[in-house]
Amino acid sequence: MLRLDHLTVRFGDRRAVDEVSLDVAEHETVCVLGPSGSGKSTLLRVVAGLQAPQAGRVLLAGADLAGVPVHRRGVGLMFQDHQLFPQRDVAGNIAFGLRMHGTARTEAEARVAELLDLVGLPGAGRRSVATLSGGEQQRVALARALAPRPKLLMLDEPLGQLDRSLRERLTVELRELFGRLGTTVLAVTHDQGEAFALADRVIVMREGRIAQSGAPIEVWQRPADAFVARFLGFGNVLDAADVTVDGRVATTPWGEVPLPPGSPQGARALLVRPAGVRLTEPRDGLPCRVEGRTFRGDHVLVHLRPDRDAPALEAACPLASAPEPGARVGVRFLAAEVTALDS
Ligand SMILES: Nc1ncnc2c1ncn2[C@@H]1O[C@H](COP(=O)(O)OP(=O)(O)OP(=O)(O)O)[C@@H](O)[C@H]1O
Repeated sequence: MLRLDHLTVRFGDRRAVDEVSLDVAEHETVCVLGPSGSGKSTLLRVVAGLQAPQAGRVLLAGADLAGVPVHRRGVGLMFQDHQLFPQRDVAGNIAFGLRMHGTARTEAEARVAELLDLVGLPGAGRRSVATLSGGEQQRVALARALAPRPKLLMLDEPLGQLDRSLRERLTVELRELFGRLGTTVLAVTHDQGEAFALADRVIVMREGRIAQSGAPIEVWQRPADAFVARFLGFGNVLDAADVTVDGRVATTPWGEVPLPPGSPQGARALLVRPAGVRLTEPRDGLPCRVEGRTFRGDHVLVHLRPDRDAPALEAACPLASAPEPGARVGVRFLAAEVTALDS
């Protein structure tokens, strides 16, 4: 449905988007993730027609969009900076795009009613948008974006300003809705939870390039490199320069770390999930001191400082048995929770 072909956007000397190629299939939901400044919004703005690329092409359903203005692209936008019109009521906001496309009034009214049902606000057409809650406003913005039946729906931090529990609920609703409508979606978010819950595929960007593209579970289980692993929030990550894998053992600053069979060999970045850091007696394994603890609901993340000159470690411990700060422990690693990264 959407094809980006070697897209480049420069601001002065800086490449905000650097030769990005990406295909989004019909009915697919793709979420673009990445740190601040990695080029996510710029990528979306190019597809929307709000920003012209210096090089490369955007194709939607096979048609090159070069020179096609925003409102003729067949894309629906739900952007943070595309707020609702406060002087129009809910129905007026949703019908806005339909009017621009010359839809007749009665047809537009029927479509507005249909969309209000769809986003869970039946009968709210005459309400002033100023009287809506944040979550209700997001639903109206979504209905407005969907109204002209866009080929592609684009979301930029769609739920960014909402509180956590509402965001989680709306994420589930959106996924269900997109599945039901068969919408093709390209979304940008800095919230990993949102991306992983919403997407069929996630794209992690770094400095204008795609660092990894894959199904959420794939990216989660097998980050492409140390950058992606750290971006996902993993703490126990070593760069390839500090690791040598030989057979089922990695030689690391933490000592020898066991690996699952079939691991890639040689100099490899290494990820040890917190569940793979087992605490034992101080004389057993790598000696460490407990520096602190973070409560994570069903477990405690224990922060460890090795006695030897090696990076800090994080261990996931049951609530009942997490050691106190200052305690001395030994660390052993579980091969099943250790991953040698491919690149
Ligand atoms: N209009 C502009 N003029 C100059 N530089 C820009 C402009 N828009 C973006 N940039 C720069 O391009 C780079 C990518 O910006 P972009 O907004 O796409 O990143 P982002 O990943 O969406 O970040 P965030 O998560 O903070 O929104 C940044 O270095 C930014 O400063």
